[in-house]
Parts: sequence; C-alpha cells; structure tokens
Amino acid sequence: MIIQKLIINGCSTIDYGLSILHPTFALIMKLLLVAATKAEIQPFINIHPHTDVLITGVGMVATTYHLTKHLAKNSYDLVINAGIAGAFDRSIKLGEVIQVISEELPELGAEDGDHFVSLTDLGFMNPNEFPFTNGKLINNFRTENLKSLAGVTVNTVNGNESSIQKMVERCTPDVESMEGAAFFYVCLQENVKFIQLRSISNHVEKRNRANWDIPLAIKHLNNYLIEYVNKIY
Ligand SMILES: O=C(O)c1cccc(C(=O)CC[C@H]2O[C@@H](n3cnc4c(=O)[nH]cnc43)[C@H](O)[C@@H]2O)c1
Repeated sequence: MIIQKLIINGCSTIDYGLSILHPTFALIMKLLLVAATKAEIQPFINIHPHTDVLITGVGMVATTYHLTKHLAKNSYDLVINAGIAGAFDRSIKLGEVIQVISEELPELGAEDGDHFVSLTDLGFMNPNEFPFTNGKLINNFRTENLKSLAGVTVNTVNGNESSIQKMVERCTPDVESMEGAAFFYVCLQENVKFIQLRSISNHVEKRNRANWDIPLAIKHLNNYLIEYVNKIY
C-alpha cells in the first residue's frame, strides 16, 4: 500500500491510503502532479484525489525548492507540471492546452544599455553543459496529441510591448510561465520522466487583465489532465 498525499508548499495536508495498478504492465505507476497554485488543478484533484500532488507556490525559486525537496524523498515514474500560461502567438487560442518541450531563462544575464548579455556571453555558462542543450532545457518525452511548443520562464510577467518585442526577437518563444524552466531543470537533474502541460489563459501583451480567461484555461487544462491520467491508469 502506498500512502499518497496532497502537499502544499512542502507540508502534507491530506493522506490517502491507496495504490494504483497500471493495467498493461500490472505495475504501480507512480505519478506526481506539480502546480504553482491549487486553484489551477482543483477540478483534477476532485476527480483523482489519490494522485500525489505538490503545490509549490508561484515562481522558479519556490518550484525549485519544493520539487527538489520532494523528489529527494520520493520516486516517481512520471512528474507532470500543469498550469496556465501566456501565449506570444495569437494563433494559439485562449483555453488551448499545449505541451512545452523546451525552456529558456531569458532574464538570466546582464543589461548593457539596450543590449542584453547572456550568461554564456558573460562567460558564466557553457550552453551545452548538462542539463542545457544550446542554452535550452529540452524534454524528449512528449504526448502525441498536443502542440509541442517552446517556453520561456520569467520572474516578471511580460506586460510591456517593447520588452515583449525584444524577448520575441531574442528567444522566439511560443509561451511564457513563471515555473517551467525550474521544473525542467530539477527533473533533468533528477533523471525523472516529466511533461509540462499548460493551458493558455492570456496572450502576452501590454497588461490587460480583462483579456485573460483563467476559468476557461483551468477548465480545459483539467479536462485534458483527467483524460490523460485516466489513460495512464
Ligand atoms: O494577475 C496577474 O497579473 C497574474 C500574473 C501571473 C499569474 C497569475 C495567476 O493567476 C496564475 C499564476 C500562474 O500563471 C502562470 N501564467 C499565466 N499567464 C502567464 C503569463 O502571461 N506570463 C507568465 N506566467 C503566466 C504562471 O506560471 C503563474 O504560476 C496572475
């Protein structure tokens, strides 16, 4: 019997006493679902209360700390990062669920007037030193039926047309979140299979909260997650 838990910022709040058999291999498939906020995955938790869930808090620092601490004590067959995100490309509709297959840390470096100097150009990073490939974090594990997109992870949500344009020219990202790269970094370092599923709540533009549709993004994300996990079990 495996004791499964809901963990919020590293503190376990609910214990469940169930294990789940994988129908094909008759093995226990251990799954961890990681989200920044509980609200983003609450509908999934209501349907799948026995899946291990880690709520990290928003941002890279909290994600890195809580996920690393949790994976040091627990082993999983698959770790899923689920949440909402902003899309740079307007052809990606609000509420669309996508998988992020590469991540970048576009703020890591130095400003030199109008020019951005990367960590590589500063001489602090080999862009091909593990877990990086050409300065990016890459996930080779994918699901078949979702668009595979490139992500950037930021500490400050982009909301200024000039900085958005500069980031698009420099990184050509499809989507933006506040946790993705931290999640990729920890999973690659820990050598655990992972996937990042995001549903688009907004387009990356001059801040206009009235244009965001968080309820639609959460609804579609959770419908997808429920179906995805139903297929696994
Ligand atoms: O009210 C706001 O300005 C606001 C800003 C960021 C996030 C939120 C949330 O309610 C959810 C937190 C979650 O959302 C992800 N997210 C969603 N859209 C974006 C974006 O355009 N750029 C970066 N992150 C985004 C993020 O991963 C947060 O964890 C509210």
